[in-house]
Amino acid sequence: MVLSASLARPAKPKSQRKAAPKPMAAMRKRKKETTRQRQRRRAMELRAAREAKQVRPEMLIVPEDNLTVQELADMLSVESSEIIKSLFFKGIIATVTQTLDMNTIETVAEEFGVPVLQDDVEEAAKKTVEMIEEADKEHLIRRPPVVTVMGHVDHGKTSLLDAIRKARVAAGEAGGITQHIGAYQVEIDHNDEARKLTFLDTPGHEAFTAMRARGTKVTDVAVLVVAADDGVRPQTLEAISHARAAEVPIVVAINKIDKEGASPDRVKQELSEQNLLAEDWGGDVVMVPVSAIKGENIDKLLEMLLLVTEVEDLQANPDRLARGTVIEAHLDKAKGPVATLLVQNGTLKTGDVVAAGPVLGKVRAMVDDNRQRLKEAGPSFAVEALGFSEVPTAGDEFEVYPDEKSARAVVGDRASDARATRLAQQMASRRVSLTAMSGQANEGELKELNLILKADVQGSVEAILGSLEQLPKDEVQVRVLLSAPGEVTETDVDLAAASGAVIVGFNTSMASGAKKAADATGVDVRDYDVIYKLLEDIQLAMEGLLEPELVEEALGEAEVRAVFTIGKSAVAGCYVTTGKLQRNCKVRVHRGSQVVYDGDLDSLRRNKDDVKEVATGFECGVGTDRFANWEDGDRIEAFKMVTQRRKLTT
Ligand SMILES: Nc1nc2c(ncn2[C@@H]2O[C@H](COP(=O)(O)OP(=O)(O)OP(=O)(O)O)[C@@H](O)[C@H]2O)c(=O)[nH]1
Repeated sequence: MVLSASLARPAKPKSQRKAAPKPMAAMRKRKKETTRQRQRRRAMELRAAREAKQVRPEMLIVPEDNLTVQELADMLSVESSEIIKSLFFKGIIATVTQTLDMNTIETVAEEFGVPVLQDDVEEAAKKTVEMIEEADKEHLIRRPPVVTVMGHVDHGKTSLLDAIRKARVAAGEAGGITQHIGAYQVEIDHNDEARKLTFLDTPGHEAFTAMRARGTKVTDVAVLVVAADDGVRPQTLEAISHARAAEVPIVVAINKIDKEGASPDRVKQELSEQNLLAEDWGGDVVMVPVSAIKGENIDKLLEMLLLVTEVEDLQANPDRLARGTVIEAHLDKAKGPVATLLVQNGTLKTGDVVAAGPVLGKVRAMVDDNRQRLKEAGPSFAVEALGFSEVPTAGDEFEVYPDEKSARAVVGDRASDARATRLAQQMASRRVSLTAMSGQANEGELKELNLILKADVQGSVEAILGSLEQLPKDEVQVRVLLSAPGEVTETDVDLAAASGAVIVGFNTSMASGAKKAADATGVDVRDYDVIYKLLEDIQLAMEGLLEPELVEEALGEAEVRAVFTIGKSAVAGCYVTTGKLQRNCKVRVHRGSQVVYDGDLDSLRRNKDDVKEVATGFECGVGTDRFANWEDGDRIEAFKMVTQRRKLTT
C-alpha cells in the first residue's frame, strides 16, 4: 500500500482513535449527568468529531486497482465497520479482508468526501503513443499547441473557456455561431505573426483521464484554474497529478481576481507547497491572474500559453494520412454517429477511410466549431466528422488508411476486444426511471428497485427508510444504495447511472452540475415534499415490476334455443340475454350445475354472415371447433382473458 505523503495525510494510529462508547455504559453515564456535564460531554464529542474529520485525507491515491476493506478504512481514517456499513447499503456484504475494486473504492471514498486518484500515472505516461514517425521527419511544420483547462469544481473552467472564445469573436476572427464540438481554435497575434491555439473544451479532467487511460497524449499544455477566493482544493491537486503524469507543462490561471476576498498570493503560496513556484517568486511556473467574468488578462494568458509551448517544438507532418484522437462522440438522430476528432499528425480529408478504435468510418462531412464545412483539417485542428458506422469511443485513437480493405483488417482485430468492453459499459449504463419501471411489467425481469435517497435532514432520511421498510417486499425488493441528508450531487447521479437506480429527493435540491449530469445520463431524479406521495410512487413502481396476472373479464350470456347438426359438428342457435358475445372470446357452457365445455368460441354468425360481435336481444349461431354436443337450454357464459396490473400484497 503506497500513499503519497504529500497528498494524503496519514491515518490516525488506532491507539489514538477513540473507541465508540458502549451503548449501555453510555446510558448509565447519562443518567447521572448534570446539565453542565452533558454540555461538556457534547462539546468534547463535537471536538472529537471535528478532529476525526480533520485527519481524513484530502485525496486518496490508490496505487493499483484494489484495496482491502481494512486498507481503505485506514486510508480514510475511519473504522472498518463504517466501510462495511457503506458497502452493505450498496448491496455488498463484505469482510475486512475483502478486496474492493476501483469503482467500489471510489464510491465509498466519495461518500466520505474523499476523491480517489488511481496511481497508474507513470505507467500511463509511459504508454504515450508517438504520433510522429521516422518517415515524417522530412516534412515537419510547426503545429498549434493543444490546451486543456483543468481545476477544481466551480473555480471557473467553463467561464474561462467562454471568455477565451469571446475574446476571439470580439477580435473579429472567423465569426459565426460557435457551437460546442468539444474543441475550438483561437487565433492571436504573437510577435506580428498570426498564431493558433487549440482548446479542448470537454470537461478537462474527464477528457484527460479517458485519454490518459488509453495512453494517448493529446495536450501540450494544461491551464490550471484556481479561484483566487478559494485556493488549492482537492481537484486542483488531482489536476496537478494528471498534468505531471502526462509530463505536460502547467500554466496557472488565478481566476476570479475581481472578487472581494480574492488573494492571488494565497494561491501562489498554496501552489508552492505543491512544488509549483510562480515566476515572480523565483520559480518557473507562469501564473496569470485573470477574471473570466470580466474578461481581464485573457490575452495575457493566451500569450503565455504560446510562450510556454514555444520551447516544446510542437511539430507535425501535414503531408501524410491523418491520425489523432477522438475527443467526443455521440449519436445524432438525424446525422448518425458524430465524432469530434483532433488531428495530431497528417491532414484529414473528406472521403478518408478512418478506423477509430474498433469503429470504421468514411468521412462524409467535416465542420469546425463555427459550423463551417471543411474539406481538410491539418495538425492540431479539431473537427466534427460524420460517416462512422458506430459511435466511436472518446479517447480512442483514429487513423486514416489508404483503402477500406486495410482499415477493415485493423478494425476486425479490435472489434472483438471492444465488444466485451462495450457490453460491460452497456450493463453499467442501464438507466431506469420510475415511470419506465411502472411499465416494465411485461418484461418481468427486474425484481429489485434500486434507490438513492437524499433528504433535508437525517430525521427525514430515517423516517423515509422506516416507511420503505413497511412496504411489502415478498416479490419486489427495494434496495437503498445510498441514503443521506444533503443535496443530490453529481456523484449521486453517477452512482445511479452506474447501478440503474432512481434518485429520490425529499425537501432537498440538486447541487450544481447534478441536473446536467442527470439529463446527460438519463437518470430519473424525483423530488418530493410529502412523504406519502413519495411512498405511493415507489409502491407504484414496485407494482410495475410485478408480473401482470391474467384475469377473466365477463362479456355476456346467451341461451341455446336450437341445435343444428352439420356433419360431425354442430351450431348452437342462441339468444344473447345479457352483455354480448364476441368471436374468438372464451366461453363456458353450463348445463344445469355442470360445465360441459370450457374453451374458445370459434365462429359467430348472424343470418349466415360471420360477425365479430352480437349484442343483447339478438339471435346468433355459435360454433366451436372442439365441442359439438350442444343441447337446448344450455347457458353460454362468454368472457375474455385480460392482463391486469398486480397490486403488492402485505
Ligand atoms: N466573480 C467571478 N466569478 C466567476 C469568475 N469565473 C467564474 N465565476 C463564477 O464561478 C462560478 C463557477 O464557474 P464555472 O465556469 O461554471 O466553473 P467550472 O469550474 O466550469 O465549474 P464546473 O464545470 O462545475 O466544474 C460561476 O457562478 C461563475 O459565474 C470570475 O472571474 N469572477
